[in-house]
Amino acid sequence: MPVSQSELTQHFEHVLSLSKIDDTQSVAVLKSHYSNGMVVTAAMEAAQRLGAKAYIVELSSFNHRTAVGNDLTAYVGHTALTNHPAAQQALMAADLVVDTMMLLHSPEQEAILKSGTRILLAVEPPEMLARMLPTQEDKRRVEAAAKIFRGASTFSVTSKAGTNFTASLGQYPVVSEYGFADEPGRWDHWPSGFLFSWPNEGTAEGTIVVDIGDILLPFKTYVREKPITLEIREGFIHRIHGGFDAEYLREYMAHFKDPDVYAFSHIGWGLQPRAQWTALGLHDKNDAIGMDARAFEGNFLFSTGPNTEVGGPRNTPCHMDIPLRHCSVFLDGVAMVEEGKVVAPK
Ligand SMILES: O=c1ccc(O)c[nH]1
Ligand SMILES: [Fe+2]
Repeated sequence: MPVSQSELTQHFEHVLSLSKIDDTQSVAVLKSHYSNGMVVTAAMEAAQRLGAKAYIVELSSFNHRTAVGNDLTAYVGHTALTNHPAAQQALMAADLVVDTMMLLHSPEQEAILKSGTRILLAVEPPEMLARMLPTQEDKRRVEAAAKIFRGASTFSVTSKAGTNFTASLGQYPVVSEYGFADEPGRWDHWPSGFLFSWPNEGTAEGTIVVDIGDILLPFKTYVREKPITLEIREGFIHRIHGGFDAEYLREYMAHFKDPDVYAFSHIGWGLQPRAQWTALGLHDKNDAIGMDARAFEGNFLFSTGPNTEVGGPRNTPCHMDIPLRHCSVFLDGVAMVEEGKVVAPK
């Protein structure tokens, strides 16, 4: 269902005011030729309506020959901002950057955040932005869960399909995503509504079964034929087996010829009630990066590859986000999610 420019601008005004934009602030809209023009216009108009000093930083696009497909999360870390100090300065000068081109998982994003500049990623289409408009209640729920997560030392996941996974926590921070960037140096993503951390190096262990109906991003496919079984030891995936989907995943990851692609990236769970597991099946592959799948309430989301987002050593470009249904997620043995239903915190 198409969203009009004026409705989208109103939504941006809501999200930028949640992000504490007012007449004391400057807003840089980062774009490239593939950015959604309606989103860029809405961000600029809304920032000015709130009295902020708004400007656009346009970068040429960046394509690496190893990248396969168009999804913005498939090949991460190296962007048009890499080795571009002048543009980075222009962005660090702003109080808030609205990123419509995807800097996520890049060292440059970390440098901009460290300067105190806030970043709000917004690359989904207008109807997804509208459907998952963030609220202060989203922030309360996600932060309440993050508080428990920050105090936990073990993360474990089980499922009837056969998942039995554990990891130690504490080496890396917990990242919450609630859809607006309201604190100095904060990165957030609209739409979102989930939280995650990274396993301590070398501690991810066990088996993960990607069952029928679970989702593979950036492929934007639902596993349909046979479950995929991942065998994990000392923080890395050592075996991927099952049917066609397993073969496809093996082939795709092998293409990068980089052992770090088998490492674990972020692990966490979804808390967005307005995100739908079904949404991905109703969009073409290039419509969106698929935030419904990452954020739907009660998912267990794990990912592979980079940990640059938290200053880790792995800058591998291959990033898989794999949200599972019907899992139970425990922190220090206390259930946060039971078979796909969020049970804590209240
Ligand atoms: O919001 C996001 C999107 C992609 C990702 O890998 C993490 N968080
Ligand atoms: Fe991810």
